[in-house]
Amino acid sequence: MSILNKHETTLGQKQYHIALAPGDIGEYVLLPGDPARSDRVAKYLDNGVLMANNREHRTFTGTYKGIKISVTSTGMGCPSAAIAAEELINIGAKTLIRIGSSAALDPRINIGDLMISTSSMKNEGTSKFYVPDCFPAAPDFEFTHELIMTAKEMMDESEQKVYIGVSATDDAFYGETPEFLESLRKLKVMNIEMEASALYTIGHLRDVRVACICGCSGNLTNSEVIYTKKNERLAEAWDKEIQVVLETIARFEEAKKAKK
Ligand SMILES: O=P(O)(O)O[C@H]1O[C@H](CO)[C@@H](O)[C@H]1O
Ligand SMILES: O=c1cc[nH]c(=O)[nH]1
Repeated sequence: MSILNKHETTLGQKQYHIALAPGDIGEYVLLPGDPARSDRVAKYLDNGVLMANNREHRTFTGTYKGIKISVTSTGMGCPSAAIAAEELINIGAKTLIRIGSSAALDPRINIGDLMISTSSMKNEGTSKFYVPDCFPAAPDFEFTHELIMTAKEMMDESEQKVYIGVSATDDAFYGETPEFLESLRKLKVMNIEMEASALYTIGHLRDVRVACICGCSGNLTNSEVIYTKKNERLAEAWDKEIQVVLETIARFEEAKKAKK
């Protein structure tokens, strides 16, 4: 009997789910949940080329200010986000930035505002395969710091505001009862989404930077949600978060070069 070691078998190969091989992506990869948001990112890249489109994972690679950057959609929830992260790291990704949408639990936050996560509650099952329940899920400090500074500067004159705080990563969008949401609000959780904590966990274990910025899709404390029509303010937030992340990458690279 020879039990398979998945990591040893897949490292550096063409990957099973994302359908990408080494060389297909840049070291920086933006991670939206929705495959359609990959196309939105591609519009901001120079020479963005569709590299693969398999299951929920749609990938473009291009450049921004001369830096090779990719975008791969994760699909919804931690299981598929974890697969995308593991496979991207297998072929050379070094910094993964989730560009999401998320519901706010802080009453001050409005649809279209941006929320940057400083850590995330692991209300999900995927991280349990990797770390004990008491292990923290936190993004890369240095990249997140640059992300916060860049977002604040770029959004200074904007109607949309930038908020920074603890997020929660949940497994069940419709399992979030009013009682459960109230328990999170009491803990001063800023926002809820469905992928960040597993991405932070994998990033930590595989020595890869992970960060997360989300546009506010609705506020669950005052029932200001838009489920039945196009959410224009959320779409504006996606454009803003993409621009902020690309500029953060450019500044982060500059800072790295200056240190050398
Ligand atoms: O818009 P995305 O990035 O998918 O993010 C949020 O939207 C989905 C739920 O509606 C979940 O994936 C959640 O994390
Ligand atoms: O985006 C999200 C994720 C979880 N729950 C929500 O209400 N919205």
